Amino acid sequence: MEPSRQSSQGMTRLTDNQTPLRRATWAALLYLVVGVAWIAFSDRAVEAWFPDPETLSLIQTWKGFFFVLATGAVLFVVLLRQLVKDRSLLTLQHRQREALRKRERQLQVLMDNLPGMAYRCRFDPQWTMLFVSQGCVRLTGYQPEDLMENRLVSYASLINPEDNEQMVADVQAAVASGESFSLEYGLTRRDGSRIWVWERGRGVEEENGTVILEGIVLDISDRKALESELAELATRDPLTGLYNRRELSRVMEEELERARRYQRPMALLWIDFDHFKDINDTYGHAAGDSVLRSVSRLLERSVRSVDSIGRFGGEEFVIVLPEMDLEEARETAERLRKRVSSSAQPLGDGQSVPLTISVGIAVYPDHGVSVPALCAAADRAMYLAKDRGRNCVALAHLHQQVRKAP
Ligand SMILES: Nc1nc2c(ncn2[C@@H]2O[C@H](COP(=O)(O)OP(=O)(O)OP(=O)(O)O)[C@@H](O)[C@H]2O)c(=O)[nH]1
Repeated sequence: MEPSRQSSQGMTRLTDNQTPLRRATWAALLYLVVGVAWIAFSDRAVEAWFPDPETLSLIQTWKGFFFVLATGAVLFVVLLRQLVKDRSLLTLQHRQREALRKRERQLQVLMDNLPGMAYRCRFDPQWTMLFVSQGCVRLTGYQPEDLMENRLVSYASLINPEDNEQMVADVQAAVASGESFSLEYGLTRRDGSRIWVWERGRGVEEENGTVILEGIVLDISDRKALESELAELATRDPLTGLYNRRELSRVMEEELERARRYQRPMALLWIDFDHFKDINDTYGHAAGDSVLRSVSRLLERSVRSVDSIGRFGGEEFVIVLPEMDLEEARETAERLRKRVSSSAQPLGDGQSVPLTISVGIAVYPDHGVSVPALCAAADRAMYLAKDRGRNCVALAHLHQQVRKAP
């Protein structure tokens, strides 16, 4: 298939080049034949028709004029046709060039005003840029010439190394299936600041078979910040910054699953402030908030990094202690109780008040094997501590199954 197409293309080119020469040759030959025929036959004809030498000479002269006039008219028509054709071709070319220039200008304006950077790059380890739009300056801090052909830096060196491997895999898959790709990754700008970008592109096959990537890169740092802010809002208690009830419940399920899988213990501490209402009533709600914040920080500082702490509501806090048995949990709870009772809590106006806490303890699997059962057991234990006079630690009762066991 391919060679025959090539040869037919070659023939077309050959025919195109030969046409003007052939046409000119044909025209010259025709002129020659007509001229010779005219000279040969017209002379004989007029000699036969006008035997008188004087008339013959006059006719010969007019015949010469007629020939010049006729050939001049033909030449005029042919030249006029050709010139008109050339002129309309030139006008067409001019119009096409203008349209092309206009489109280039429009494209340039579009490129320069894109919210990000348009690019054309090789699919190689450097992501070698062949073209980048002016938006490159806003996005990366580099001039387009700095990035093109890796003159100053390669685009790959700006990409967060942890993201690069996934990016290559995603682009490879998209190119193989002929689809466009979307990527999100971190980028380091020229001034060292880090931004998040979103890229959408597509692989384009060149005439020589190599794949070139074309697309656009946008700065999505604001969106990312908003997303993490929203995630923070969805998982954190706004007053204390601790996990909220929903997030801590999720953490509890996760930790309980891990405890079950590895057959390890897990403890829950249920903490409630003692006579907190008195603080609110005496010093005001804002002072109560200040105490809530200060005790939260104290509790946070007093547990391990693997432990999770959340505010379950009001002045109730829950701490998840993975891999902690009953005895260790009791020691931790005692330590927390003592810390809170031994330090005065600031009210936010320079004053401070003493505060105590009551703590209930429930341990997996002794006091329950599900999150609701453990929570209920720890909550009941906390009320037991309240009943015992507050500022103390109480253990949950052994759960039904354990109690029934011989
Ligand atoms: N300042 C402040 N107070 C809160 C907040 N949430 C709940 N409270 C208050 O916490 C108090 C809880 O009071 P109670 O349930 O009677 O308990 P208590 O006074 O601590 O008494 P015991 O728990 O029995 O020792 C109420 O006065 C609530 O208004 C909060 O976000 N900020």
